[in-house]
Formats: sequence, C-alpha cells, structure tokens
Amino acid sequence: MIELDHLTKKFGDFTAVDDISLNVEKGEVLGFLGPNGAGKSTTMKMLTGYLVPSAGTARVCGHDVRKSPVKAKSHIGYLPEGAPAWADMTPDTFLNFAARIRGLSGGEAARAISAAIENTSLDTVLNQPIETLSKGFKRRVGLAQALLHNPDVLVLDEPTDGLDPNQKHDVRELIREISANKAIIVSTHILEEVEAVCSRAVIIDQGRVVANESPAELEARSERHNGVSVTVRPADLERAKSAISGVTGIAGMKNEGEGQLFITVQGRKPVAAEVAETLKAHGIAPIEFLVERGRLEEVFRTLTHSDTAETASAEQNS
Ligand SMILES: Nc1ncnc2c1ncn2[C@@H]1O[C@H](COP(=O)(O)OP(=O)(O)OP(=O)(O)O)[C@@H](O)[C@H]1O
Repeated sequence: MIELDHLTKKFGDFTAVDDISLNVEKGEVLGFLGPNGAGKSTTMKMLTGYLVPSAGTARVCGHDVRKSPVKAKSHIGYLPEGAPAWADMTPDTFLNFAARIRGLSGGEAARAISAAIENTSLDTVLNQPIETLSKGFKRRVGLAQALLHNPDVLVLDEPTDGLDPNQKHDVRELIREISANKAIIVSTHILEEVEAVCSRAVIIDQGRVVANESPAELEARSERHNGVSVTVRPADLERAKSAISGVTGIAGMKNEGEGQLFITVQGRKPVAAEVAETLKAHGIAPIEFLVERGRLEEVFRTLTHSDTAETASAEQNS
C-alpha cells in the first residue's frame, strides 16, 4: 500500500533523505526511527505530497504521489509533526471543516466526525478554541483529523508526543485496533512504542536506512539478547559466580542482602536452561531469574550516529 522507491531529498547541497526504498503492506504498522535530523519528517512529507522529492517516487495504493496527488491523498490520513491546526477554531469546527475538505457531508460526515471524536476522546473539549488546548489534546485533534475519512494509509509523525502515559496507552491501543485493514507508518523516538505497536521497524540515520526488520529481530542484535539476570542471596553470590560459566559481571546489590549476576554467553545463544540447571545442582535458589530479550536502545545506539542517538535514549527514559 505504501511504496517508496529510491526516495531522495536534497536541500541545496545537503542530502536529508538519501535513496530510501521500502514498502508497507496492509496490516503492517511500521515504526520509523532515527535520531533528530535523520530525515523521518522529510520522508513523511514526501510520502504525503507536502514536499517534492529530488529523486525517486512515493506511491500510495498504487498512485504516484506526484503524478496523481488527489487520488493518492484521498487514501492518506496524515498527522504532521507538531499537529498544526487553525488556532482559533474549536475541535468541532475544525473537524467539520476537515470533513468537508475530505468530501464528506450530511449523515456520512456526522458519523465520521463522531467516530473520530470517540476514538480520540475529544468530547470534553469540542467547543474550546484549539489554541487554548493542552499539547496532548492538540495532538489528539490532529489524530482525529487524520482518521476522519477512514484512510487506507496512515502516516503519523510522533503521534504520542506530548501525551500523558494514559493517553499514550490509548493511542497505541487505537493504532493496534485499526491496523488490520490499514498500512501505518509511525515515526517515534520512543523505543518502547516500537515494541508496543509496530510489526516492523525501519531505522534511518543521516537519511539512509540502516535497519529494516521486526522488533524481535532488532532485539536479537543486542549484546544482551538471551542473557540471563539472576538475583541471589549474598551467601550464595561467590558460589553462583564460580559455578556459572560466562558471568559478565555483578550488577551490584539490588536490595540489601541480595546480589545480581548478569550472565551472557558468546554468540547470544540461549543459556537460561543451563544456568537454571547449574544453580539447582549447587543448591542455589535464585530470588529472581530473568531472560533478556535484548535492548532496542543499545541496538539503536550501535546503528545510528552517536551524537544524535543521545536524544532517543533520553526520550525513552522520560
Ligand atoms: N526545508 C528545509 N531546508 C533545509 N534543511 C531542512 C529542511 N527541512 C529539513 N531540513 C534538514 O533535513 C534534515 C532532516 O530533517 P527531518 O525534520 O526530516 O528530521 P527528523 O528525522 O524528522 O528529525 P526529528 O526527530 O528532530 O523530528 C535535518 O538536518 C533538517 O535540518
């Protein structure tokens, strides 16, 4: 449903998007990741027809965005960066206006608007000027506008930016619920969002694709993948350390009276069963036993330019 083919954008001598090719099929939620300035918004603007590519093509449901912009855009719902909207309109007037632009009228428009309001929980602020709304509500107005015409393709630029944890949860649930019949691209800095809603993740760095795989495959690249964290009593710590092969460190005392071991094995092979057997054979009952899936943050840092990668980890932890 979304096809980017050698998409490139230059601003003067600077290449912001450098030969990006990727497809998103119906039912997929693609996480679009990258440090600040990697080219995510520029790619989304070309996909939605707001910027003209310097080279390459973007197609939506078979329509070239440049050659058939009206047809292509009729299939797209777009939440731009910052969710701009007319400040002096209320959500109610803005959504009615957006429905008219989308060619909806009468009962069809009323049903579309009320579904969008319900999906984004906007009912309490419908008649308040948008400029007076909180950042989270402004974002939800933008999301409601993007969903209005039930588009086949959704392009969401940081949809949970500015939302509180409950609202973030609701928006992720909504994306999951509607994803079966749509192709969705979600740009985000929040790596936990990728695990929560995305079936695939593309990481871009300095305008180029550096990874295009499932969240599980990305996690499997982590040094910690298949590692085991074991918490034991202090009396057991030395014995556990010498009995288990491949101990990479003791991560300090978790609680008073406990030690934590983190165990990894070269090649990221599964070691949990072996470690459990060893502990049992030595009569050590672990207080906690966790198998690591891997850390997306670590993989992200490895794959992207280190100066700008700081941002992603900081935002993930915020
Ligand atoms: N109109 C423009 N003129 C010149 N440079 C631009 C323009 N728009 C974007 N850029 C540059 O292109 C690069 C990519 O910007 P873009 O906004 O696509 O990044 P991003 O990945 O969305 O970043 P962020 O995570 O901060 O939103 C940046 O270096 C940006 O400064």
